[in-house]
Amino acid sequence: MIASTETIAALASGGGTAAVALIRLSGPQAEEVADRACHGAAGRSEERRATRAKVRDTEGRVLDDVLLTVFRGSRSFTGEPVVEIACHGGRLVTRRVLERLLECGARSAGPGEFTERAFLHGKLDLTQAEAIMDLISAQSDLALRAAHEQLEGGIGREAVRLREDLIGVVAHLEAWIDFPEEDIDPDTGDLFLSRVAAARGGIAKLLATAEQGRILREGVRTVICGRPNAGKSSLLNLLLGSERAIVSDEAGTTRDTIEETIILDGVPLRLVDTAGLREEAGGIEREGIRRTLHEAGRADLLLVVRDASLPAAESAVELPESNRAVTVLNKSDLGEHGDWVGSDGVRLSCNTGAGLDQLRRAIRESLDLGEADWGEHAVAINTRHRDCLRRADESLETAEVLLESAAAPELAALELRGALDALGEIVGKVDTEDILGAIFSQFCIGK
Ligand SMILES: Nc1nc2c(c(=O)[nH]1)N(C=O)[C@@H](CNc1ccc(C(=O)N[C@@H](CCC(=O)O)C(=O)O)cc1)CN2
Ligand SMILES: Nc1nc2c(ncn2[C@@H]2O[C@H](COP(=O)(O)OP(=O)(O)OP(=O)(O)O)[C@@H](O)[C@H]2O)c(=O)[nH]1
Repeated sequence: MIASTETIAALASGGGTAAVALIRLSGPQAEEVADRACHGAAGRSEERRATRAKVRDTEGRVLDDVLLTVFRGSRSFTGEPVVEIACHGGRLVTRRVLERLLECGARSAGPGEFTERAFLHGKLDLTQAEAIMDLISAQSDLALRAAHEQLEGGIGREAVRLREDLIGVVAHLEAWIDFPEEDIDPDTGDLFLSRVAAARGGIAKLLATAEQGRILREGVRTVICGRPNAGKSSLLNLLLGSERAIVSDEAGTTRDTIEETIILDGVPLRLVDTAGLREEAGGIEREGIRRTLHEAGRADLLLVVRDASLPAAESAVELPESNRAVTVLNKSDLGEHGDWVGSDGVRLSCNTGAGLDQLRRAIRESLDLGEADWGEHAVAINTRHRDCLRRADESLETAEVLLESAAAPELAALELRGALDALGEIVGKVDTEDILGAIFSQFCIGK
């Protein structure tokens, strides 16, 4: 456990104008700082109970009428003294109150610093800290559920369990190395191997959720393509109109294409709008096509729109192979051209909306994300967990080879230790200075 020396302050609620805003102070002097700003109101207030107070400037003039909540000792979100100030939510008022707290001895918190302190004080493991971030940026109910499962410790517990099993194996193996007169009998050798194999099985299970995790966090990258006039924009609008996402802008990610997110049966689809590309007619159309193909090549899902009122040859599209694609036979309200009779594809009319349910089902089926796949436990790892697990698995694979040959048990033990470190990194059990920086810098200030 690491005790922090500085007291940090930041706005915990959103930056816009609101009825109430929450400012948090955390650190050893949280109560002192609040007392200076509120003429002793924090010290007088009962623990964890909202208390009315006035924040005053240096001359004693009232800056705001607030509610204070004091968390003493380590019984707080960060695991250190915390004072929360619920002030009026105007931009200027919150700024003045925060400035006053800085004058009274706090310093501005960096991104994710409150959560980082919660981690450093043992209130959360790293996967739980990451889950808070996922929770805040979740765009679908499924993503929210996965974040909650992770916050409750799902992934962390599994990583710790795997690690503890392996600690047992390493301890046993190293004891044997230290006392070589006691031979590893074949049974013990087999036991080592079976326990390593079991750990690899557990790792494989977690690794299998990486794709789901990516989709939950980033959405299914979906590209709508087709000949000019086939109805691509109409399809985009139809999907957006019926399923507009709650959050369509994500802070901190730069994109070169316009993207909109829709939630389809709980799964976020990031629709990559190639509208900009279509503008480039004439001479530079080739460039537009090249870029569309590039987008299509990176897609998780292609929605290929064809005008089914025309002969098939007039709506042919050249596309990269091996993509998950759903063909949309659009303009079904105009009647289907004979070429399409009996062919696969979802009959849709963007004008009337007929066929939208079938399209939704077809998309879901093509993604292979049926209800069962998400399971009871929506646990899904992120890319950092995936990298740690892959490293752990590589070490275990090498350890297996070494154990099988029984030639160099020391080397096998070394590999097992490598796997322990990689698993420990997931929850933050091993030295993680640079990992912390990478994780918490992605947080917003005040979290
Ligand atoms: N006002 C307020 N609301 C909030 C937060 C907050 O920090 N402040 N949270 C911040 O993200 C979330 C809630 N998370 C929290 C987690 C732990 C503790 C806490 O006081 N833990 C103590 C006591 C445990 C208990 O009483 O159950 C502890 O762990 O010792 C508080 C909030 C969402 N809502
Ligand atoms: N009858 C009918 N017309 C449609 C349907 N969907 C789109 N259209 C019409 O087809 C024309 C082209 O639609 P868009 O959505 O702009 O097609 P697009 O593929 O985005 O076209 P480009 O921007 O040229 O690439 C418009 O006049 C639409 O109103 C449909 O289901 N039925």
